[in-house]
Amino acid sequence: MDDHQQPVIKTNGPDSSSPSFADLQYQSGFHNHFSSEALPGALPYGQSSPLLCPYGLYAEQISGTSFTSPRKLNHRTWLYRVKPSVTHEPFKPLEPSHRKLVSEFTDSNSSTTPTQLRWKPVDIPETPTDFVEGLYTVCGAGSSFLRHGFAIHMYTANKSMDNCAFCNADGDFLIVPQTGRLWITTECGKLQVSPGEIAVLPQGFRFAVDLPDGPSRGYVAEVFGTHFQLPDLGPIGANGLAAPRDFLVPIAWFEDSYCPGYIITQKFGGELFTAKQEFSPFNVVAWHGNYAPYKYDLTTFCPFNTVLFDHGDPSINTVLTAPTDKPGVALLDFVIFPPRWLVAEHTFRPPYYHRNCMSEFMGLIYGGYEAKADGFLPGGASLHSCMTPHGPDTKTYEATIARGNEAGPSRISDTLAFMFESCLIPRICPWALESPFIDSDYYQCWIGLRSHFTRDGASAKEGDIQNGEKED
Ligand SMILES: O=C(O)Cc1cc(O)ccc1O
Ligand SMILES: [Fe+2]
Repeated sequence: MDDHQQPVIKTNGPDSSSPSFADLQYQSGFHNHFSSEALPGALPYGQSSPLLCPYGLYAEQISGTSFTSPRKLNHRTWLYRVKPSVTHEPFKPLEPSHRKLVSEFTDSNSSTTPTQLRWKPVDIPETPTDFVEGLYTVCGAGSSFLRHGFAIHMYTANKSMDNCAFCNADGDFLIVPQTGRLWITTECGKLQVSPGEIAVLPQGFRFAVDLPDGPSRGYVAEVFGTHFQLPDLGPIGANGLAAPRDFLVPIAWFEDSYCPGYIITQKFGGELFTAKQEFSPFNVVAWHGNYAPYKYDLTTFCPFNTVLFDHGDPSINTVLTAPTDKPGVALLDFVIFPPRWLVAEHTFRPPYYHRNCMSEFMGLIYGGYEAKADGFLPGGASLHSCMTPHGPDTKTYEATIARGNEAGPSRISDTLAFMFESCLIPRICPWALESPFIDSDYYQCWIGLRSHFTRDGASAKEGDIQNGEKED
């Protein structure tokens, strides 16, 4: 993690009339101490909280960790804004009838099953639905109130947020768009996030999502009580996997506009509250600090893999990890399965059959997944909870064996799958279990796996697999 002061203050002229997301500039680095100003001299010099700030701005701090967190874990940012965030009417609960968000998983709002679960991609809604309206929780564990847990949400949306912003008081969002770009305006500036990229919106930041391509669908992992970090690299050394410089943070951008009836929707304990104000919350003219939204392009990930034999554990492809207090035990790992070469000799190359004390939620951004010949589709999802057996489907197993030991190097191309993996056991929301998109035949993909056991120890022959016969 870089921990140095950015020597250069990044500037961006205000352009409220035509914010161009396509040619945005960013600051680079992971959890760096960034500085950015949209007007020259807007950032106070030499102190964070002067009696009078440049341009008559208000100074406001956002703390992402306790004041007394150790320095290397301490995250906070100073925002210099036209009006402070507090200038709004009281929060009122939003009608709960249509809400499908959960942040404290109990037996009254979710249930548990060890069964392998899979969902087909959910249709984009026909009625106008923005990012917040289209967000629903699939599963999770723990509690935002107790600052320990996670939630996995998915969204389908077809319209930009209008005269409103969202703020999540419960945890950090890691957003994985699967289709349709997101133009995310945040208090720190703007992010363009395309499918194949991810964005992290840390707890407490206000943001609004525009959909330049119309329909969008994607996945969101939320963590309570901790933040995403880069994984340690151990024996890999100083380079590889996600590089700190490929994490991109916005530069300051503001609008100083009168917006009657502007709504801030705050997620607090999984419930939504709204408050009215008369101005845009994107009124931060300058900011400095190490607590900020960021994005990351998954194609910049440098994968490592087996170069001789056997199948490495998927942790080798960890992009970001939200830790627990136990070393090596993640509250939530974000792992990807990117395009890469497979070269292992005399090795079963697809994922092995396994049971894991961690729980695995998977999604697919594009292409196919190496362990499933059919049924796991872009925009779909699967959940294999703690100790639930899973692995390649019958077709994948048979095709792999039929290819045999002579398989040379092969490139897995045009695919991007990912996994959210947690040490906590997820409870599943009723609407996800009862969804018309659930694949109730999922178990069938393994039912055809036949015994190839031969008492004399002879290995299966290609013909056995292809014609369905077995020699005894
Ligand atoms: O279950 C899965 O498909 C994810 C996964 C991939 C892999 O290569 C090894 C283990 C694992 O859980
Ligand atoms: Fe797995």
